[in-house]
Amino acid sequence: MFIIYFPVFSNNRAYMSLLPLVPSLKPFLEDYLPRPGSNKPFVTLTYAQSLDSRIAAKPGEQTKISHLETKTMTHYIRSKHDGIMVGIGTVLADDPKLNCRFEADDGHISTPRPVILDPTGKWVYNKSQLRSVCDDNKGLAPFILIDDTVTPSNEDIEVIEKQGGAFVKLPLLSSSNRIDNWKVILAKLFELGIKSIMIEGGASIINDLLIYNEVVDSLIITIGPVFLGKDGVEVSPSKHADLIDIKWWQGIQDSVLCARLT
Ligand SMILES: NC(=O)C1=CN([C@@H]2O[C@H](COP(=O)(O)OP(=O)(O)OC[C@H]3O[C@@H](n4cnc5c(N)ncnc54)[C@H](O)[C@@H]3O)[C@@H](O)[C@H]2O)C=CC1
Ligand SMILES: Nc1nc(O)c(N)c(N[C@@H]2O[C@H](COP(=O)(O)O)[C@@H](O)[C@H]2O)n1
Repeated sequence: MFIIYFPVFSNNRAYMSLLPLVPSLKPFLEDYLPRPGSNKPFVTLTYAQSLDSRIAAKPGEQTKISHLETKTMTHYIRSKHDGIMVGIGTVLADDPKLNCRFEADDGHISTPRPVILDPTGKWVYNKSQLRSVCDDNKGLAPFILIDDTVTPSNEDIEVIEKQGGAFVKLPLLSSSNRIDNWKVILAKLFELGIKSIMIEGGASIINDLLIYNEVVDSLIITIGPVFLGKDGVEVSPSKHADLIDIKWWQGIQDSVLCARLT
């Protein structure tokens, strides 16, 4: 069978349509998706890794690990969250779109708010793909979390505020331990109306959160059948982490693990 993908061009940027969601994924994921009723955002930690626990082939390099059917799953998961977070290392490596391209049965697309953790203010938003995505009305403008001491450029402040995003100042560089920042970050996001957040990475954030079970409510890992080798960006927490409520799904190429941290 041949499947043809129709790119939709807007301002010379392509938005590829996704494969349909494999029906068995909805019931498989159901218990691991956000539930209302807490006083902190529901946190889903989700990423794609190789068999040797790498999430990119080299530092600073974007690497496709997910098959197209698990890519659709990722967009389905995005549609179930108010926010989607990545660290500045990921933004600089991937220049991501961080929108949702999954259409619900009624044609509605529910797009999460991108949240970028950039304590030292390294990102030049104006030149990013995300800025173009927002200009094209294909996604929401980001909340960029910066340290209290950082002053963004006037150009970036102007564009972001016009698009409906914001720079959010927090005491991120004064704590002695990065893990301590998570409570501050999540409390602020909750106050900003983000009741559920999907954290996609990168490695430094994943490695911290895998041993921080108070923060993470669900873990959804796509495993692609590839070895990315020793030069790859490794996911491996600094200490032993046990999982409970474990479920596996197997697709054409990838396997998906859903679990919770103990
Ligand atoms: N395969 C996948 O699913 C994914 C792969 N990636 C890959 O991961 C790589 C990037 O990973 P990393 O370099 O580790 O960068 P990262 O995206 O984890 O960002 C790290 C930076 O975020 C900030 N940060 C992290 N935790 C913080 C905290 N608690 N408080 C304050 N600031 C904090 C710091 O500035 C830190 O240097 C890229 O190659 C990217 O392609 C990223 C996301 C998903
Ligand atoms: N699910 C998944 N599979 C892969 O193979 C990946 N490389 C990633 N990376 C994450 O997706 C972001 C790119 O998203 P856009 O398509 O540009 O919206 C990237 O920044 C990583 O967080 N994810």
